[in-house]
Amino acid sequence: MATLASISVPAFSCWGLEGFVLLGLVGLLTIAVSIFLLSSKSIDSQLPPGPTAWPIIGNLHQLGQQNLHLVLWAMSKKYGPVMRLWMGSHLLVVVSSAQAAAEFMKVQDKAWASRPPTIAGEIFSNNYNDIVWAPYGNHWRHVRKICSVEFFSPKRLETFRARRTEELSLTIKTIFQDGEKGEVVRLGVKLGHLSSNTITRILLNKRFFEADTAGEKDSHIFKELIVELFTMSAPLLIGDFIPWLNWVTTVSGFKARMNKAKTNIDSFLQAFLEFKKFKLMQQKKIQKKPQAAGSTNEEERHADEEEQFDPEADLVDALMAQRSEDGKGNLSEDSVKGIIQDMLLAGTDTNSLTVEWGLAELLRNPIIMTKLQNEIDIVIGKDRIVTETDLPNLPYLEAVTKEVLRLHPTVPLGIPHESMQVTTVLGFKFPTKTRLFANIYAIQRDPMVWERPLEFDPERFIKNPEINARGNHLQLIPFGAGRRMCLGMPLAILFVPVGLARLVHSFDFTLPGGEDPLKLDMSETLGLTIPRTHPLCVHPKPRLPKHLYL
Ligand code: HEM
Repeated sequence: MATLASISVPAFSCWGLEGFVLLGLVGLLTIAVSIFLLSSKSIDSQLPPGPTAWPIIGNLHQLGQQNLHLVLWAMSKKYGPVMRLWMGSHLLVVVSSAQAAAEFMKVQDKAWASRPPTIAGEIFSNNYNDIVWAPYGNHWRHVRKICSVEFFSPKRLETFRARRTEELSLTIKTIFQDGEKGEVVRLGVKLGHLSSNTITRILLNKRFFEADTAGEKDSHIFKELIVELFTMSAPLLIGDFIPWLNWVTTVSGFKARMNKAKTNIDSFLQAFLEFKKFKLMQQKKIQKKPQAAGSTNEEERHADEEEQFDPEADLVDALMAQRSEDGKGNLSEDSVKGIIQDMLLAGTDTNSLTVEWGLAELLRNPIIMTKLQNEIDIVIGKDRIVTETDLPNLPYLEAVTKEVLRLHPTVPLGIPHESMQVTTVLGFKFPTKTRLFANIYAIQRDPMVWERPLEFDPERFIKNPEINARGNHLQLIPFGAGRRMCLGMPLAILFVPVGLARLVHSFDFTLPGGEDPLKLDMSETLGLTIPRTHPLCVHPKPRLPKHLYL
């Protein structure tokens, strides 16, 4: 199966032929009006500079079929680190320097902490009942706090550590076994499965993406649902920018497909919640009326078996036990399902692609690879595996991880923010509902801040160990910064370094066909995140005693 990352999602794929034909017509019909509208838009001298906007479509035609972060980066070199664009009828500000990002995401963070409504967001978030798409407000604050405590607090992360280690060990084992057979290991696919399983083991206490669960019926269905969810929630739709062209999304059949994908995943998750509710009910019964020794009550025995089958709690259990934000009842099932979807969408490819890019960089930089392997060999030795608790003792690994996150931020434009009031930033005045993109990719490659910015050089973080990726230093914000910063960061900063460390401690890698690693293709393709154009394939050579793999 393809990894989720390999789903190709051009910036405006959903427009399709009909969208472009339509735009062409609109363009022709309105060309006369354009001069008038152009002047009316450009008179707003309080906005930052930006390319000339066309009527109706604004600058949409300039964004093309390339990766949006690259197009916007190129534009910012001409128009500056605070740039204005018109996305149809919506004003967008793009920030491309650390200094400007600090003003928007730190100093005036609260004013910019909402999300713009989108067609995909509305459909897939159960009407904004989730975290990622939810506008700033009570609901978002409430569910974000619940997840911070129940999912990402140090205590919870520790609770689920054994599951993470188990999943990673399983992946290392399958790499070892494939290697023993002399097979090429499709590492990108394996890491994608690892990341998905890590999340679903925490969310639902269930693994869906491993080879050994492929026979399970629901595993297969769930995989397909998730792939569809990724495909459908990615594209930018014309109706998101030109509201009166919303019907194009309907006529093209895309909206129907989105609704179908939503209904399917919703039914799957609902069935899961029903199962959980049944279990909870049974547990309550047992607590109320302890079973007498030797009882033959079928119902109680069944519940007992369920309890033994699934002894560990998961995030869904925790979510179902939470109160709603008004305290009047339980958290709604729509919210629980919305949160599960968020975690799957936001927390799978982001993690796995970062490890895949990291390993590719290490392969292209053998001196850095050797230095990292040496550090791990000295600190850990060769008679045990690396664990999360070793991380504080591996400073070079930390520097490598930061450098991977700098050069390969897998959410390169973050997730769009929206202003909730009129704001003045760096002397520019923005109306309410201005959209904001922080071009993380551009900021982290800014030559004004980073020496030799395109070079993979972890030493920069050995020299400046105080620079971290936790939103404190705006030149390094792979997880964003401020109130809407990535909620899953505490998990990602465990998953990425431990994943990298286990791989390079366990194996030396060569490339299929004797390909020279120095010439490894590092091109990026279009996606929800930034996948590699050519997912990484390797031949692994074990470095540790056999029993550590099995
Ligand atoms: C290397 C891995 C990851 C990267 C680079 C990353 C990056 C990001 C970025 C840039 C944002 C947008 C921040 C903003 O709007 O300013 C974000 C938001 C988010 N991320 Fe991550 N992320 C990663 C892993 C994860 C994981 C593992 C999870 C969960 C399991 C997760 C859950 C979320 C959620 C829920 C949000 C939305 C937060 C909100 O709107 O309040 N992320 N992430």
